[in-house]
This record gives sequence, C-alpha cells and structure tokens, in this order.
Amino acid sequence: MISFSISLSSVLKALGLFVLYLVGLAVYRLYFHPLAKIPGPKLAAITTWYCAYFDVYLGGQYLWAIRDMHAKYGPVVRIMPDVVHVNDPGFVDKLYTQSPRLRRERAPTVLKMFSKHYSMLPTKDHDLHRRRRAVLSRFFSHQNVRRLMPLFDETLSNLLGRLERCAKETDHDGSPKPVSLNPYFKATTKDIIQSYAFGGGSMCLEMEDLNEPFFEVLDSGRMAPISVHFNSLTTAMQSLPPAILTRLVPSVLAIIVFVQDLKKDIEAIKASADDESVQAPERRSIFHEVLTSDIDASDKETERLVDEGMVLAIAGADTTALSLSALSFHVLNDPAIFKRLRAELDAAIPDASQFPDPVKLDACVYLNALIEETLRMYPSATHRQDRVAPDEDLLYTYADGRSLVLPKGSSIGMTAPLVNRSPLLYTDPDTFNPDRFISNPALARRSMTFSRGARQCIGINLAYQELQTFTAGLFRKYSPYDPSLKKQKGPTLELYNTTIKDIELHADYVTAHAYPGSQGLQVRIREG
Ligand code: HEM
Repeated sequence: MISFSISLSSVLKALGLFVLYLVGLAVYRLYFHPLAKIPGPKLAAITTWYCAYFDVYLGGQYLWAIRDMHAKYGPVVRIMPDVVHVNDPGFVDKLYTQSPRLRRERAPTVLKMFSKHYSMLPTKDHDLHRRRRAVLSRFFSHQNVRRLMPLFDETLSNLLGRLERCAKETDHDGSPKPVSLNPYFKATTKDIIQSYAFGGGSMCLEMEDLNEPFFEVLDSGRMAPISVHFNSLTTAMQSLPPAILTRLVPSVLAIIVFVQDLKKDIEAIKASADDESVQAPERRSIFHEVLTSDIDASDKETERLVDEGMVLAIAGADTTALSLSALSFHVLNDPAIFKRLRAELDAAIPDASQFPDPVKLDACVYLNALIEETLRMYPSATHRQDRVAPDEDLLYTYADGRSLVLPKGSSIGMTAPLVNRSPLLYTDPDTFNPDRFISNPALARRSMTFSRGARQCIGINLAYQELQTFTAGLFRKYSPYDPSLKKQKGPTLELYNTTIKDIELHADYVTAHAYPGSQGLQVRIREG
C-alpha cells in the first residue's frame, strides 16, 4: 500500500515536472525565442502540433490555414515555433537569391521528409549542394534537352497509340469507355525521365497497367507531412528489410524493383567505363555525368547515385503530368481556348502526321502563354519552399516602411500556390487568362512554380519541353467533342464527369492533390 502511494506520488511529480517543462517551453517560444516578434497565431508559435493537425489529421490543409493567417497578420507570419512564412513576391529575390556567395541551406522541415538520403535535393549544406548540382546541370540544359527530340517524338507516338487503344473500348451502350488521362500523362513523363536521365529501362507506356503501382507508392507523397512530424516512425519503416516492408505494404515492391534496376544500371556503367559505345551521347545517362566528373569519390558510390536517380524519377514524373492534366482541362472546357491553340498548331505543324518541331513551338505565342498560365494557376509542387540563411539576418520591409528582422538560422519559406496568385503581381489572379503573359511576357520570370535561386528546379527545361511537345501533339490531333454535330470532323476528346474541382488544388502533399475521391481529368476518346 505504502509502495503504491510512493510510486503514485513519483508519477505525479514526474507529470508535474513535465507540465512545468511544457509551460516553460511555451513561455520561451512566445516571449524569448528569436522569432518571438514575428506575428502569427500563438498556438502555431508554441507547438508544431498546430501544423500537424492541419497537415496530418486534416490532410495537407496547412496551406489554407497559412493563407488565412496572412489575411489576418500580414505578409510575414510565424507558422511553426521555428518557421516563418512570407507571402510577398517582392521578397522572393532576397530569400531565393541568385548570388552563389549568399548561402541558402535546406531547412529541417524539408530534410525531415528524407531519411538517410544523399541526393542533391535534401543536401543541407550550401556548398556541397552546389557541387552536386553543378555535375548534373549541364545534362539538363536547354541545349541538351533539344538534342534528344527523337525520344520526345517516340514517347508522343506511344502516348497517342495508347489513347487510340482506349478509343476502341466501349461501354454497353456503344459509347467509348471513359478513361482518366492522369495515369497516361504520368506514364509519359516517367518514360521521358527514365530514358533521358537513365539511358533506358522499362517503359510505362508499354506496360498494361501503365506502371500504376509505382505511382501509387509515390502518391504516398501523402507520407511527406507524416515524415515531417513523426520522422522517427518513417525512418524506422524505411530501415525495415525489403521482405518485411513488402509484406506490410505490398505496393512498395514496384519501388524496390525500380531501385534494384537502377543499382544494376549503375554497376554496369561502372564496369564498362572504357567501353566507347556506352559513352555515345544518346546512351549517356546522369550516372555517366557523375562518374566522369571530378566530384569526391564518396559521391560516386552506388547508394548515393541510386538516391539521385530516385529523386529525378519522383520529381520529374508526377509534377509535369499534373500540369498536362490542368492544361488539357482548360483546352477541352473552353472552345475559345481550343480555337486559338489549334489555329497556331495547324500553322506550326501543317501535316498532322508529322512530329512537332520544337523551334516552331517556341514561336507559338498562345501555346506558350497557355503553358505559363497553367503553371501559374496550378503549380504542381505545392509545398513550402523553406530555406535557411545561415550567415545573415534577412530584413523584411512592409509597404508602410516598417521593417522586421528575420534572424539568421531561421527557416523561412514561401509557397507557389499563394505567391502565384498574389494581387501585387497579377490582375484578377484567380482568373485563368493566358493573355496576361502575352501582354507582359516578363511575368513568367516572377513565377514560383519551379522555385528560384540556387535550388530552383533542375528539370525546368525538360518540363517546358514536355509541356510544349505533348500539348502540341495531343491538340494537333484531337478536338473537343461537339455534341451538336452528327459526325465529328476528326478525332475528339469529350470531358467526362470532370469539373474545375477535379483540377483545383485541395490538399498540399508536396505535390498538388484534388479533393479526395477525384478521378482527375476523365475523357471519352473517339478516333473519328
Ligand atoms: C511542371 C513540372 C515541375 C515542377 C512544377 C517542379 C517544381 C520544382 C520545385 C518547386 C523545386 C524546388 C523545391 C524546393 O526547393 O523546395 C524543384 C526541384 C527539383 N526538381 Fe522539379 N519540377 C518539375 C519538373 C521536374 C522535372 C521534369 C525534373 C527532372 C529532371 C525535376 C527535378 C527536380 C530536382 C532534381 C529538384 C531538386 C533541385 C535542387 O535541389 O537543386 N523537376 N522542382
């Protein structure tokens, strides 16, 4: 009895101490923390559970809570105890500076999404990141992307071939079965990055299931917020032996096979370093670039190269595919948009059986404005692009001249879905209006869709080329279905059960997600 009361009192004591610690921590964070002067909700300043509630429990919703905080507290808000968010396009150049001398590190919020991972993306250190990135940037240059147009032509042809097959599948009433185009676009962009960066491998457009299990696992990008808040849990999961992991989550097998193939490729390239046929430009992969560079030997280890490959495959597939879906929706939903686009494509590709010429597509003013407006309104990477300036305080100046010091070492971020709709940059920011980029082409340089500065998307040239080529290929061939005609004038796409809600951003899981249960962009395909 006595021992029970003693242990109860020690439990109470421990509990009391813990509560005291929490109160002390809350007081410190509210009044003595370096970010104590930054406006924002008190709960967000006290605990990361506030963010976790929106991002994990409600599912990718903190973005909207942050939007509301800005409406209440102004352009600079404290969104977590250690994190500030800025919503002002005028601050972009300061935070995402172009100057290589001003160090910008990856913030812990992003690093926590990755555990034991050595690609350039989650490289914290500014200088190591620069070295790793420099090895690959040449590979992703505009010039290099243009060299591989035959790959784009072949992939476009595979995509159109798969869509033709869909058109043959009919419902019981004889009308073509509706298909979601998202998996087709993902397969297309993954095939491009697979061939372009890795020099070959299994092609999704040749697989019956379009490699959907691979993308399903990636869609556990939903896991990203969980990793941020419960990092040890996801690290423990990833440390499990593959056999156990696949038992727990069978779809992970698709990723394991992908990683094993990458390892084999890298080992083969290492073994054939002197074989000149493997060094031919069209067979060169990112792994050749890294292995023949003068980067440290430790950076050439197979494990790290696999990580680099994984990030490219993940970052390069879903993002561009989402943009293709959003753009296609607007073209199919608005006859005026289609008419202007088609007139330009007919002139640029007079013979519909020819592949689009990229130089001619560059001159298609409306096509390129359409792409810009899609990227602005529907940025497919929706996360907070947090950075740390380790050496300098950043000064934010309000419109009325007041200023606020954002102390060095803090995590500071901006978010494309918010900045890209800033009324300070765009008139009627919520209206889809490609013409704004025709009347003011310089606007394209203000977009946050691919981020800015030293850690801007390395695949930007590849993404633009994919958007140009596949939009042109698709809409040079297909027109929107016209129900008023007895006989259509050629191949058509008819929107099916798809509204703007299937395209609009509902949740930020690093990439954009529509409302739960949305099937994305669905169409009925008719070949004539
Ligand atoms: C519309 C398509 C795309 C969008 C919207 C997009 C967006 C972004 C954004 C916003 C970042 C910066 C992330 C941050 O700093 O937090 C980024 C980085 C990156 N992207 Fe993309 N991306 C796209 C396509 C691609 C493609 C096709 C590739 C394939 C090569 C790619 C590879 C990467 C890589 C490797 C990084 C990390 C760069 C670094 O850390 O230096 N992305 N992307």
